[in-house]
Amino acid sequence: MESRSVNDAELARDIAEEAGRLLLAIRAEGREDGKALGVRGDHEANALILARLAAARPGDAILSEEAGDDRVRCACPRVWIVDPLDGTREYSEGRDDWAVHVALAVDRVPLIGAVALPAQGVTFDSGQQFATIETPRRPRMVVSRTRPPEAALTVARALDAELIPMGSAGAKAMAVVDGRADIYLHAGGQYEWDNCAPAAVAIAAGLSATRLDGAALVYNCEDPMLPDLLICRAELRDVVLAILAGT
Ligand SMILES: Nc1ncnc2c1ncn2[C@@H]1O[C@H](COP(=O)(O)O)[C@@H](OP(=O)(O)O)[C@H]1O
Ligand SMILES: [Mg+2]
Repeated sequence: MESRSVNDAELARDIAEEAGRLLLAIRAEGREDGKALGVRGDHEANALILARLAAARPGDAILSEEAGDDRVRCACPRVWIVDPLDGTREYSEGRDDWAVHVALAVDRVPLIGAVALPAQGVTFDSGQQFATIETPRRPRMVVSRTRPPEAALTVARALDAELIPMGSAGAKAMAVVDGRADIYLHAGGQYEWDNCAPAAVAIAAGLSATRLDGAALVYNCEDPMLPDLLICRAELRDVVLAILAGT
C-alpha cells in the first residue's frame, strides 16, 4: 500500500513548488537563454515531477506535456495531469508570468490541482482557503499576450471589459482566482495539461470553469486536446456564455 502521509492537494503543491525552485535555479545559472533555456527547464522540471509522483503515488497514471503518452492512463480512474512549465516562452524571456501545473483528475473530473507561480513567489492549490472578492463594475479580462482569440475580443467589446495581456494559462487563471482579473477566456487550441490544474484551483475557489459552450471540462480523454475554456467569476458566467452563443 502506498504512503498517503500527505493528501493529494498537499502533494501537488509540494511537487509544483519544488519544480518551481528548480526552474528558478536553472534560469539563475545563466548557462542557456532563449529556446534552449525553455527546453532545459521543460525537461528537468518534467523529470523531477514524474519521479516525485511515481514515488508518492505509484498506483496512479500520469499525463505530462513533456512525456510520452501510451494511453494506458485512459483506463485509470486517477490520472495526474502535469505541465512542468506552462508559459515556456515567458520563462525564456525572463518574465514572471509562467507556472508549474500539477493536477489530479479522478474519473475525468479536475478534482485536485496546484499552480505554482515561482517567479511571483506564490502557489495556489485546491485544498486552500480562498478570500471572498468583490466583483468590480468594469470587468477585467486576461488574454494570451501572444495570441488573444477573437472570441475574447468580442466578449471584451460587449462588456466594455479591460483587456490584460498575460502569458501562461496558469498565470491567467490564478489572476482570476486572486482577484486581479474577472475573466479568462481562451480559444483556438490548448491541451489538458495547460488547463487541468488551473481549472481545479478555480473550481475550488468557487469560480466557474467550463468550455465556451458552457459544457463541463472533462479530462483524461483519449485525445488530450482541450482547445477552449472560460474561467470567470460565477456571476459573470451566464452573460459571457450568452455573448458567445450569439456570435
Ligand atoms: N492555439 C494553441 N494551440 C496549442 N496550444 C496553445 C494555443 N494557445 C495557447 N496554447 C498553450 O497554452 C499555454 C498558454 O498560452 P498563452 O500564454 O498564449 O495563453 C501555453 O502552454 P506552454 O507554454 O506549456 O506551451 C501554450 O502553448
Ligand atoms: Mg502549457
